[in-house]
Amino acid sequence: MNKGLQLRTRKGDETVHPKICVPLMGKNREALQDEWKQLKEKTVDLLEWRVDYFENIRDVDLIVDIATEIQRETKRPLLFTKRSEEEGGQAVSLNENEVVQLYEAVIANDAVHGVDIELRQQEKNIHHLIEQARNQKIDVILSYHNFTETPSALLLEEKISEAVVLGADVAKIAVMPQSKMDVLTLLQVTEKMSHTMPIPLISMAMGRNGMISRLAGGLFGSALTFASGAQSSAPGQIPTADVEQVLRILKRNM
Ligand SMILES: O=C1C[C@@](O)(C(=O)O)C[C@@H](O)[C@@H]1O
Repeated sequence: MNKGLQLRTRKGDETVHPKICVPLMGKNREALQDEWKQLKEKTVDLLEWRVDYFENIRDVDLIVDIATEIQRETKRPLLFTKRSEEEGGQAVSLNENEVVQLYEAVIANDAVHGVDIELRQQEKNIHHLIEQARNQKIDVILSYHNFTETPSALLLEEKISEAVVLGADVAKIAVMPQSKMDVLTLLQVTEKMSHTMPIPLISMAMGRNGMISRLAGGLFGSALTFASGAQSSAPGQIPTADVEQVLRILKRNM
């Protein structure tokens, strides 16, 4: 029944009309329900459950149940993410094996459409989860986030290539620009890599400097942009209605 995140790979030089993804960050079922119910009328293509904000992160059955509910009630593809503290997530008490077990459970129960796995995870765990996800036709995003700086274009290209080689369905990079030039580095890498990659690429520069990448990233080949709903999960996220308006203007005039 699962059909993944439904993101498109860029074909040659074409303009990408990015999808909009809104993070859900409630700490319990009620808070999450409040969040997704507010989004029902809005133009939101996907939802991301940032489960590192959830207070019962050790309760695997409850998490599977809530993810199933979000999918069923919102009728939108659901991306499941346990972001690590090192890459901008909340401090939670799970070790890497327990995170793998949590991912295995949501995958096995077909409770989500996609999972975000950080490239920093052990390679054997990445391979294992990709295999599980593939059996269920669930997409795997392999991701890299840098909340302090923007590494060189070369390093960013290496991260994207690593995701492709490991077998990701989607590659994602998020960086913190210290200057406008850093934003251009991110966009340049996006433009270069998205032309030739066999899978979709998601990229963004965070913070105030990076805002333009969240609005215009599609022109450079980014397949998805994260916009804030009830809460924002990263610096520089713009409310979903504003993002939708800008994307509509760009699409109408392309
Ligand atoms: O990876 C990302 C991108 C993000 O960090 C952003 O900058 O919008 C927001 C996160 O929730 C998501 O998991």
